[in-house]
Amino acid sequence: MTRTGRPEGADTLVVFGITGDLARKMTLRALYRLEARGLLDCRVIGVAADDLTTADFVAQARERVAATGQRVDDDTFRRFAARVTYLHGDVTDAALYTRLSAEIGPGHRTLHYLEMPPRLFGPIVERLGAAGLVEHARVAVEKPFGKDLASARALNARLHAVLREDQLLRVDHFLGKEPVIELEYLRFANRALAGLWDRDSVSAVQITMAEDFGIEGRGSFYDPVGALRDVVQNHLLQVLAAVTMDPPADAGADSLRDRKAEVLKAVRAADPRRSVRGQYTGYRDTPGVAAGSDTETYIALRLEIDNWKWIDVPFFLRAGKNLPVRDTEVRLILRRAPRLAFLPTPHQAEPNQIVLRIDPDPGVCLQLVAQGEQTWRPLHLDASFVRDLGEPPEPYERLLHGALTGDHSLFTREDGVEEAWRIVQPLLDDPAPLLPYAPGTWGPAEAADLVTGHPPWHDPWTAGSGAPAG
Ligand SMILES: NC(=O)C1=CN([C@@H]2O[C@H](COP(=O)(O)OP(=O)(O)OC[C@H]3O[C@@H](n4cnc5c(N)ncnc54)[C@H](OP(=O)(O)O)[C@@H]3O)[C@@H](O)[C@H]2O)C=CC1
Ligand SMILES: O=C1O[C@H](COP(=O)(O)O)[C@@H](O)[C@H](O)[C@H]1O
Repeated sequence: MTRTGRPEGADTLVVFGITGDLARKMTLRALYRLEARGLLDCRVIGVAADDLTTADFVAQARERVAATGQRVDDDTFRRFAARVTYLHGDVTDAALYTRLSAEIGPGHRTLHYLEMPPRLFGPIVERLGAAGLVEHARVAVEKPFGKDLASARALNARLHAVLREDQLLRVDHFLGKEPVIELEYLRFANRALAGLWDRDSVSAVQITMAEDFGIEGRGSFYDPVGALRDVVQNHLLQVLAAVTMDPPADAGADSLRDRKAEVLKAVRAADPRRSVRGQYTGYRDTPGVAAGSDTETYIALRLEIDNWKWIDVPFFLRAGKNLPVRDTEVRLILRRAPRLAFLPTPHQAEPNQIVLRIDPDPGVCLQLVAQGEQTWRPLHLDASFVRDLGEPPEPYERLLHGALTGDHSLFTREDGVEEAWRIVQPLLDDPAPLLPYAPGTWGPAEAADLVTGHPPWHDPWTAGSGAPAG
């Protein structure tokens, strides 16, 4: 589950924001699952504003774990509950840290996990520092890390005034997803893929993150953010880095992050004229969304990488809410075979494609062509990771375990985050016009123009079928 060369594991986990939405949906379930697998080896101190006793909180936690659909075993939950203490208070109040310090006690290795409103990341870290709670500690901060390049730099500077980079873990849950981690192994351990993975064989790359639901219930979070900040600057650029980086020199987390930062540095800043922004009709009626909101719920963009391996290969990224399916995939479109006189039809076959599906049902598919009845027929060689490799840990299980054990390879580094903001900054400064699209469609029709001269957007490879949807 982890790479080598890690520092000592934490013996105390402090979760700031343990009564919040993320904890309700992900953190408590992940901690329970780690307990069930014998991988939780620390005390858990939950901090939040709600005035609850530890017993109240434990009862609430059990209900919340069960509400995620997780079967709760009595013995496992009892073991988990025995680790937990709940501390209520205001995180902007220094007195809370005095109580926290007494609760932790001297000589412990602590992981402080901040799943809090991001405006509180700086103040909490400063108060932890002032209370002497960062020595021998690591701090994990949830997304978003800034809202643009300037604010990300300012946040890095503020956190670094208290913490060294090796104490800081920036969460991007896509780095906890098995297929994203698997990319490194698939690409570099398989000659069959490694030999095709560059501009000589690849003509274009499409990265799609399609979601078949809107932002119901999250309007006030989403409206100041939009699709570009919500999933492109972080998740999709991390995926792009994993798809295009050179092989890390060794198993150390910094070697991996060096390679990712290196390739992100080579990505040209995005050109607003090569982007399409959309908003699904009905978005503005969502509670929490500003009247007349100009926030995009869909974005498509073209990126270019200025290095020997990828020059002239366009990378087309698109992400949207209320699209026809939920599917996140990377599609490498290979160069065409030449026309050959003996082939069945005079027109050319569809180029070969390598598809890595991230969600749902992660897997990899190689799309070839065959001939049948004197015409071209697509042929899919597909593998499901779950079917062939077994059920992996869930992303938050992996991330929490990685944070506790100090596995930095699962977290983003300062340079990678700032490069990602640099790449998208022109789209924030000078956004493309906002175009409407109907829910259940593939976004504004204008997104098709973005890929002119290259293979059109491909409908995703649908779960279980082995065949593309469209
Ligand atoms: N929700 C989600 O699906 C996801 C969230 N995230 C990130 O996780 C972080 C938390 O988000 P989310 O859980 O949705 O937020 P919520 O608003 O649901 O929860 C915030 C938590 O912070 C506590 N809190 C807020 N202010 C104070 C304060 N002054 N003193 C003490 N406690 C305080 C709240 O306590 P109380 O409830 O007791 O008031 C609550 O436990 C954010 O960075 C978000 O971007 C990331 C991915 C997904
Ligand atoms: O960070 C976020 O990710 C989710 C999608 O994550 P997934 O693991 O369910 O694919 C996205 O829906 C959300 O808007 C965004 O904030």
